[in-house]
Amino acid sequence: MATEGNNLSEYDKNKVPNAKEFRFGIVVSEWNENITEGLFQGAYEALKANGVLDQSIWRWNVPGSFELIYGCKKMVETYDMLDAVIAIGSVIEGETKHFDFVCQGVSQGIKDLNVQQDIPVIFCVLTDQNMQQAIDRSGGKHGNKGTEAAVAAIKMAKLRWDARL
Ligand SMILES: Nc1c(NC[C@H](O)[C@H](O)[C@H](O)CO)[nH]c(=O)[nH]c1=O
Ligand SMILES: CC(=O)[C@@H](O)COP(=O)(O)O
Repeated sequence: MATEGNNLSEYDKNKVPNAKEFRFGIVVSEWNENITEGLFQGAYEALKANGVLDQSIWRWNVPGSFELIYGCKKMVETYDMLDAVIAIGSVIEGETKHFDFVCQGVSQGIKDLNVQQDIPVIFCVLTDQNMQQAIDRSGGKHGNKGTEAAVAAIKMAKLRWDARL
């Protein structure tokens, strides 16, 4: 299993540019908020640890992961100075196929935003079979995917900045 044996919170700080000049949006789903709040904390702390200022981070909440698509689209349209956006959600499998449709819809929708808009949108959506898997990946034994997403956001913001000329 990809995460097994790795820790989502571990990264080489020497390979992460200082992000003091960058501005980030974070859109957080309220479904499974015990998980998404942990992901948010991981992302927020990693952004700060790499130089991002408090006043350079904007947060919006949406009801569920499916609404991350519209929430991220609208945030990019509203704040034209953002360098990257992080979409945070936790989808946990239930009894029906709804899990499959939500996961597929959100992943495709976030992918579409990366194609249609010019701001990187980072996919920080856990898609777990049960709550324990989600706990393990939002600050538990496998680390915090929010940390991983923040590092990705910084690196993509730098890539976009370097490619601007
Ligand atoms: N079951 C989960 C959902 N379901 C709700 C959808 O995301 C969406 O809000 C609804 O279908 C209305 O459009 N959302 C999650 O984020 N996580 C789940 O486990
Ligand atoms: C991902 C979902 O929407 C899922 O948690 C809903 O649960 P169920 O499939 O039992 O209705």
